[in-house]
Amino acid sequence: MISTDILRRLAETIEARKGADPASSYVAKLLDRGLDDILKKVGEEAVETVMAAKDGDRLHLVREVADLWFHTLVLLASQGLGPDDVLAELARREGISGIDEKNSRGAGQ
Ligand SMILES: N=c1c2ncn([C@@H]3O[C@H](COP(=O)(O)OP(=O)(O)OP(=O)(O)O)[C@@H](O)[C@H]3O)c2ncn1[C@@H]1O[C@H](COP(=O)(O)O)[C@@H](O)[C@H]1O
Repeated sequence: MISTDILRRLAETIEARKGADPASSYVAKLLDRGLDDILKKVGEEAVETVMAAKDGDRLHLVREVADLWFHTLVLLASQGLGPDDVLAELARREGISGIDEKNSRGAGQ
């Protein structure tokens, strides 16, 4: 089974691209272009993910989600964050599942 190690390894590769020659690496090029271009790619990949799901093409969907995850890892790195921050948030929610929903329902009332 493939573990979350792949996310960490990929995040390390992305981190190592900071300051690298943009001509030598896609990640370095994207980081060099800046936040707006990274956000544009995340938006594009999110839309392509939705379209693949609507088409019912499961392989295409997996590939688009991989593109989306990859570009969100670049976004996180650009903000000084990484997959462990998101995994920790998901783990935190595991412990409060159901509670948040009740709280948020109550919050506006
Ligand atoms: N996982 C990926 C990955 N997924 C997608 N892409 C690239 O993301 C780009 C955008 O994909 P699109 O399908 O949107 O293609 P496009 O519309 O032609 O792209 P644009 O030029 O418009 O941005 C393509 O150039 C893909 O090659 C990736 N590029 C790199 N990685 C990983 O990042 C590592 C470091 O990559 P480099 O920085 O290039 O060494 C690699 O070893 C891989 O593990």
